[in-house]
Amino acid sequence: MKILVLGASGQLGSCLKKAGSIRNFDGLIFPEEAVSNILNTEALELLFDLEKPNFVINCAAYTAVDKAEDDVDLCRKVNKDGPGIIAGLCQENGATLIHVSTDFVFEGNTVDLAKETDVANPINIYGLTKLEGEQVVAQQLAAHFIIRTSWLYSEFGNNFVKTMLKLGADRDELSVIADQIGTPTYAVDLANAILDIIESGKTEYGIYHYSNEGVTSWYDFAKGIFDISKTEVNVLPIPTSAYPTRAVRPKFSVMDKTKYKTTFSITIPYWRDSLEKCISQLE
Ligand SMILES: NC(=O)C1=CN([C@@H]2O[C@H](COP(=O)(O)OP(=O)(O)OC[C@H]3O[C@@H](n4cnc5c(N)ncnc54)[C@H](OP(=O)(O)O)[C@@H]3O)[C@@H](O)[C@H]2O)C=CC1
Ligand SMILES: Cc1cn([C@H]2C[C@H](O)[C@@H](COP(=O)(O)OP(=O)(O)O[C@H]3O[C@@H](C)C(=O)[C@@H](O)[C@H]3O)O2)c(=O)[nH]c1=O
Repeated sequence: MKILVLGASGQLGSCLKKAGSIRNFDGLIFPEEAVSNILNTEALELLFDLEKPNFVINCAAYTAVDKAEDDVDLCRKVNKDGPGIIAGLCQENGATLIHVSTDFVFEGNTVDLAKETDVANPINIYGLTKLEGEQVVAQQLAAHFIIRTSWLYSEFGNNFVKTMLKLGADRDELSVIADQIGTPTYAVDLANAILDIIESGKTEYGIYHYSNEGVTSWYDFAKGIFDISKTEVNVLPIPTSAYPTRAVRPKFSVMDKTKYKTTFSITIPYWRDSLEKCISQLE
């Protein structure tokens, strides 16, 4: 079994390396960036010819949500055109694609848990281009798993947990949005969930939602981070209107994970338990 990981140097790619090595998972391939630009068709063709993967995990993405609003062309290339190229090569080479997407495909204006079958209606460029990427993958390749996840963090790369710990080390007080609700996901848990899909051998292709268990706000998440790391910071809950950002974010983007849990018979860790694990890795 050969599993080619694209976007290997990012947060999720790093977590796949970690999870794969802890589990002694056979066949994972993490190519150098120079030979795995997902916008370079010839380079990817060479990589597919060389490695002949059975599975491809696409972790490559344009993830700077605010910057995307002013960098639409590049964001769309990476989040839509790149996945299209990868899906086409998987189709030609008989590989299954595991493509990662986001809760930000949802508008988030209701408090119902979002199901895989719900209509997506993104409200920012990042979410829109990620949805376009999902659609291109589904159109070109039957053998695909699209995993929508949310609020990823880990000991690797840039994320909300590391930002809070950095800010908390310098400041006595921080204001954090309390009226955007979602679920954090430890990227190591997601990496394991992806490996579990591969290991299961199941072929019920399509979209799956995966985050940690539970529901929280960015404010409560920040409180949890400081509580667990025993950092003394006064966290003030603020409304979205008090923290203007270039991109609009969904108010409520909690996803229903029933399909993942029943298809793969796997239990998912509660967000705070996983946060403790991550913070223990950072200390
Ligand atoms: N981070 C989050 O909170 C969430 C992420 N997701 C999704 O999860 C997936 C993984 O995200 P995460 O690991 O956090 O993101 P990162 O931004 O940490 O990693 C993305 C990686 O993609 C690479 N990349 C960008 N453009 C290209 C390209 N043309 N060719 C090859 N690689 C490229 C980046 O390289 P470089 O840094 O050099 O540009 C980076 O290493 C993405 O699909 C994202 O949309 C979903 C929900 C939440
Ligand atoms: C730093 C900071 C952020 N915030 C708010 C802004 C925002 O609403 C929220 C999170 O901010 P961030 O910029 O870290 O996170 P953001 O980039 O919005 O996170 C999103 O990234 C993409 C890639 C996804 O796919 C989403 O699931 C989600 O994880 O916290 C505060 O309220 N106070 C602060 O001091």
